[in-house]
Amino acid sequence: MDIIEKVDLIEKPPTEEVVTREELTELFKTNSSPNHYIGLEISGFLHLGSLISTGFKINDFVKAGVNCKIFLADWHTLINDKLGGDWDTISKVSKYYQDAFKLVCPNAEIVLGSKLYEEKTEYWSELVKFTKHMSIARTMRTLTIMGRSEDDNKIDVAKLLYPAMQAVDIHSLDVDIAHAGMDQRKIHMLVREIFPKMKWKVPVSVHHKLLPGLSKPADTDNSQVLGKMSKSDPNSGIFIHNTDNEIKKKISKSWCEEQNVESNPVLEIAKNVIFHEFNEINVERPEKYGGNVSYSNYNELHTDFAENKLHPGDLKQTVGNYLVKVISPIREKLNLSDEISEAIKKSF
Ligand SMILES: N[C@@H](Cc1ccc(O)cc1)C(=O)O
Repeated sequence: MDIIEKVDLIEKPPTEEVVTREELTELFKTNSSPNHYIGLEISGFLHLGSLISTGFKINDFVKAGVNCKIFLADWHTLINDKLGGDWDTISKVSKYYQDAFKLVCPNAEIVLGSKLYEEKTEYWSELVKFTKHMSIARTMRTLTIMGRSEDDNKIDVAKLLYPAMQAVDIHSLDVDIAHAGMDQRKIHMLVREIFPKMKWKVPVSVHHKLLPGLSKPADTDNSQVLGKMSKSDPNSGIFIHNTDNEIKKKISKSWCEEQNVESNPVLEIAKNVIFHEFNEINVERPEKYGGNVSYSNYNELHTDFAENKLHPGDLKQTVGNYLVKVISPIREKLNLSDEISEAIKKSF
């Protein structure tokens, strides 16, 4: 694969931005197996976004020859009060996360935060040096990376350490490509500002689209904004443990208005998940509704939907069927024990 093909592969959906494409191209010119990392908290049930869409993107990096690491941020989970802030529960659920990512991304390495901090004795001194460059005000504005806002009244001192720790993780893991969802871009922008001052290597950052929730969007200032697929709200998303019927039913009940291509979770799933895995998708429908039709790329499907040549009912049925093909082989190999399931539910 030549460098342009590698960069194109990394840029394809669900990627939303690469900061910058030029830097990524330069990186590949000097290093054919750069180090990638993506980090995540160990919190709720894994879903179509957190495991599958993220995992597929990681696999694009692997195909481009990149050395991929999945960083399970157990300490960040505790700091952010997830899973009741209980270390035993976090350790248990982290096993489930490890099994899941091994299945979807067999060629990526999984690293636990606690392991990194045990092994890298200089982490602590680097963290202190890094925080000398961070004002309290800037730290507060960066709390969105842990899903919190400045006026959250549960901010303790540990939470103020979280953003700096996330930045120092990048340095400690010798990362060339920092990968995350769009909700994490603030910390990567901060890294771009502060790392040069510390003479630390500045990574390229790659941000992917977060899959939206399946429900009707809230109307904000007349523009419809779809919510996030949430780990805690069972109806907002598709979970890996959902049965084939549950998957189809959730898609059939999703928000999907005729011709609406602006805010449409079913189209987003088609674009970011289904077309990522299939080169062609076939819609089966009776002759009287136009007969069967196949699409060999997302744009064709998008255009037909916008022009009302594809009805929401047919789109939903097709996306539901393809999602089952994607999810069921993973669900069948992944064991979500009652113990883990109960531990997660209890923490909501
Ligand atoms: N902030 C990330 C988790 C994370 C933690 C540490 C990292 O180094 C990277 C990512 C999230 O909320 O999903």
